[in-house]
Amino acid sequence: MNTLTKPPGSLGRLEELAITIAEMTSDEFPTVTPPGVIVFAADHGVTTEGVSAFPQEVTAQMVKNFLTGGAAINVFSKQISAQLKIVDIGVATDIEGEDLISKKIRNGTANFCQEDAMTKEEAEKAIDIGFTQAEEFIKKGVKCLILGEMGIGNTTTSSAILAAISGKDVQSLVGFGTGIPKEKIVHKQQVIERALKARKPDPSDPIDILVKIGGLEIAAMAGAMLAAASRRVPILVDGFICTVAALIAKLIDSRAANYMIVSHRSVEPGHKTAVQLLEKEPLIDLGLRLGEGSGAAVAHPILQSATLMLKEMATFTSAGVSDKKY
Ligand SMILES: Cc1cc2ncn([C@H]3O[C@H](COP(=O)(O)O)[C@@H](O)[C@H]3O)c2cc1C
Ligand SMILES: O=C(O)c1cccnc1
Repeated sequence: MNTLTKPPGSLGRLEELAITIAEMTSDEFPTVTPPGVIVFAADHGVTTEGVSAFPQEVTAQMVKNFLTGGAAINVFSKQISAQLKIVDIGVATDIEGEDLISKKIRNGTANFCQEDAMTKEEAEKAIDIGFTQAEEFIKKGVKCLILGEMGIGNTTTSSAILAAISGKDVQSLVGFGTGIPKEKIVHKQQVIERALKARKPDPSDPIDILVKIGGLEIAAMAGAMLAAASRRVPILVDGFICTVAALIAKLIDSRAANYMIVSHRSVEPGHKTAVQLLEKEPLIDLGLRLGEGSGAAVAHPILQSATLMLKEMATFTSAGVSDKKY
């Protein structure tokens, strides 16, 4: 790093990032291209409690939008020349599409205020499907994995999981999600508190958390992250929901966190706690609160800058530039 034609340290966090990616990949001159994006879609039984600004049908409608190329993640994936896979892991209604990977485990989770969200077999199956999807991508040559999600109600699920893991007050973690009105925030908070009281997930047991208060897409994202980590492929973590999935992956195997970079700071208030638990610092803050993997895709060129700098910049010796300081 210090032989390159720049004052040492002058490329700031890009220098750290380049070294981190070299360590992750065990490659002195790593590459993060081509990136691969997998969006897992699933529904959440807890939406019947009125916790989202949008109806459950939007999950399936957005899946169709992903398949026809009109969503934010389509645009940003194209921008960074990423391969994009859309996986139905548990959407409530049946969807068809030539490019859709149908891996539906069940038609959405159960309402975890009333019963467990899913069975242990379903949670493990979701993790396994995520793992396999990521492995297939990596075998095809993907050098940086971006995970995205679509699931109306999943900021409630993610806040519940985060409250269970962190032990923090639900109030400090709950946000507006898709944009619920201010007066509904307390209701969302109470729904989560009620669920935690009724389900009592074991904060040290990631499978128990998923079974009791989880989401199928969150389990699948965690599984995909474990696959990338096991293959030493850097994971570019998206916003709030993805970071909560990253915490589940870390609880399953703490080494997975060594392969994660948090792309951006989400507007969701709980994201700060999630990022702290992951012991990371987001690269950028653009006031994003979308999900789908969109923030990670936007941040990918920063990783590319870091790795290209390492690979392509001249050294003081090769360029005949003096490295002597006064
Ligand atoms: C049109 C639309 C596109 C989206 N893309 C991602 N999300 C995001 O919003 C949802 C979570 O927010 P909540 O918990 O408030 O429902 C998830 O589907 C997430 O991916 C979307 C939401 C909408 C409405
Ligand atoms: O940061 C996110 O992932 C997020 C925030 C709000 C709604 N959907 C996703």
